[in-house]
Amino acid sequence: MNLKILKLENLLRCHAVFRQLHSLGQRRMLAQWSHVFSSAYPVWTAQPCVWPWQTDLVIGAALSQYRLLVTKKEGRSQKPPLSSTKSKKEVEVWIGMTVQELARAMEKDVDCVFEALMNTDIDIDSLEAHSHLDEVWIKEVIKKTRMKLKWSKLKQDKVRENKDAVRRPQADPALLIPRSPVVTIMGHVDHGKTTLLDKLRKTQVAAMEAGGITQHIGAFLVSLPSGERITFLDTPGHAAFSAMRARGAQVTDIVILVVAADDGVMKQTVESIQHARDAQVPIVLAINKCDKAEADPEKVKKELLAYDVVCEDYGGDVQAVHISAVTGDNLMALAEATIALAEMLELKADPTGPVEGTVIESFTDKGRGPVTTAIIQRGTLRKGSILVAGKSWAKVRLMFDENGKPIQEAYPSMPVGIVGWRDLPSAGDEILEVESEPRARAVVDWRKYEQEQEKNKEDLKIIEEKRKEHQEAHQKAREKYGTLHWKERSFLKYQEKKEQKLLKPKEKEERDSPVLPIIIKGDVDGSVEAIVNIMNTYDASHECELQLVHFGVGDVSENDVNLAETFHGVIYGFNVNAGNVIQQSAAKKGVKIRLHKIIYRLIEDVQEELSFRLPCTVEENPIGEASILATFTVTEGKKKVPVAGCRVQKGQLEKQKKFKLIRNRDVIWKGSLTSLKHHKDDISVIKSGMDCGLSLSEEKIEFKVGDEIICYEEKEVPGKTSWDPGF
Ligand SMILES: Nc1nc2c(ncn2[C@@H]2O[C@H](COP(=O)(O)OP(=O)(O)OP(=O)(O)O)[C@@H](O)[C@H]2O)c(=O)[nH]1
Repeated sequence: MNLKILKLENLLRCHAVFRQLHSLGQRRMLAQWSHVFSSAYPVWTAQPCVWPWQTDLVIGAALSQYRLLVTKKEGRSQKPPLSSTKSKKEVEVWIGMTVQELARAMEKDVDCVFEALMNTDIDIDSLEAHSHLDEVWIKEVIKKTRMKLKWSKLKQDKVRENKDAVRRPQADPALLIPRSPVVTIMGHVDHGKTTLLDKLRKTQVAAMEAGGITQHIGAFLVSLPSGERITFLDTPGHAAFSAMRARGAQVTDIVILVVAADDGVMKQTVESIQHARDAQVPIVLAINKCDKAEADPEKVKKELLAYDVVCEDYGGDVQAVHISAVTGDNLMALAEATIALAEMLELKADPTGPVEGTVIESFTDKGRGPVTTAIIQRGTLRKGSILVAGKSWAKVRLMFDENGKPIQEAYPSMPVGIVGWRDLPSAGDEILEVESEPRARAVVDWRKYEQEQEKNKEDLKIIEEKRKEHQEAHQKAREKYGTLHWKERSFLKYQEKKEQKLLKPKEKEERDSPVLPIIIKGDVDGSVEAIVNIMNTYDASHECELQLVHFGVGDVSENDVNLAETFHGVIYGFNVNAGNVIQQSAAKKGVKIRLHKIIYRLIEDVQEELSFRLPCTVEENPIGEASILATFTVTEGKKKVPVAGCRVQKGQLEKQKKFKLIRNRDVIWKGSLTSLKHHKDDISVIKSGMDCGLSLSEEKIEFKVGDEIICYEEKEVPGKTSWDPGF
């Protein structure tokens, strides 16, 4: 693509320069040209202007001829050294810059770049002012011109302040008070986890209020007659346990491993042991289904030895309790064993200060909106607290326990239902209390921003890879000159250039070729750079010229809209906004603003706009085919009209449609019919398998037996750009 961006004040000078260049075709003028474009980047002021395309053609042609002359001259050694600069000038460069951009950055003319690349491995003849240079060649040019290289990103990305909320440092031991254990029940499928949980929960409900309706909130508390309490996570199975851990949420203090006494150790028993071990969570063994006649608890204990789960009877420290989840036998003993282990673990928490916790479950309630169940791990949760979790925040409107009863406070280890979330956080998300709503919003904004940045990085990586692939393919396509001697290559290139030149500027202008002027705005320079780089792969100027009128960082401005209006262009924004006033102004001026959050969608949009600007192509849609079986002439007044006797082989012939005559696979005529008859009757349609006589609007055509007549209609097909940005 030709980037043709100039300052307005340079316009007149440039025109004058090119007029002279055109007429004189002298190299001296190229130096003036380069002087005009002397800034490292396309500098943009309020009134930029796009060069008419002809200038490139003229420069290209002049350069090509000049380079041809230079390469043909053997006496190049008499030339002065490439650069006479003694103090090393610093040149800001970037990967993929063009010859022209490099020359501008060096404040030299493009020939200086070409000369520096003479006698290197680069195919100098295929290089143009707008050709992109690989890193190695940029370095080569800078080295040969004895300048100093400085890599640049367009500009440095703005560093956004980290507004995240994090857990507090460890609490002062003086503040810690004992807390109840949080327990997960794990084990093999069908060994009785759900039955055990149900029984434990029911025991609790029965103990609290007969007939109370338990609410599934992912966790519940069981109080023992001794006053001790246990929090059970109500999500049996290690999937939930692993999912929590994968999110870094270590909520469980103890695992109750359920093994059916009649079945013994099975695959998921072993997996459960492994999960508990990975999380460094101690186990209490619940040997279930002991009410069954075939129950063999001792066998279970022995089998577990193989997995380093050594019960107390075997000299280890794992407590084993023989239970029946169905009858409820020994469940209290299981609870007591759990409490005993918890005491050994000395579980403590700090109930003061801002709350910290973990989301156990979250769901949307029709009346109450997003609801989460959480286990509080630090601090005391109260109504009105402001919480953040994942990319959501809440002002706690209501708290309730597993029986659906509203509660006023939730302490460490307590499961609690929380209402008041703006969005639905996910299970495993860390809950943190913050001081105010604005702070919560800032945290959530930051997290969303961070996630977007991550996504953009990923996108950019993919795009960069694709761009590389595309460039390699492009390079390969150009290797057609690879095997030729450089002189032959020069000659071929010269021939090609000559052919291009045959199309004079005026003729080209008259062709009224479509143009798409664009303005690109992005949130950070990195993304603008990536988009501009992709635009630089544009290689379909023969269909529609793509003009980058302006690019920059920031929201779409009135200036952008004015530019777009002046150039009849489209504004593309990446991760930026266009305020209401701007949108209205754009609508008034008929300017399209296209905002995107994914780079490849933006590029697809540019492709669509390019396609939209291409003229429609006309496709032929065949309706019927007939073969000519006989030819004769009929006399109409004084005229003799040739008539073809045909048989319709496929579809049908419709008199009002278009026709073509095929002989030996060549189309020898296209037009319409003057008559279509079946026997002596004029008809408008004749179907497959039937015979007819027809005459053409062109009477000079002579039919031959064996010719084919095709009846077709023309269909307009929207144009499609051939530009493939590589992804
Ligand atoms: N006899 C007897 N049957 C039990 C006992 N515990 C559970 N069962 C039965 O075993 C079967 C499986 O019990 P669940 O509680 O669904 O087992 P689970 O481990 O939760 O199974 P999954 O949810 O599929 O992993 C059911 O038919 C229960 O009634 C028990 O102590 N004694």
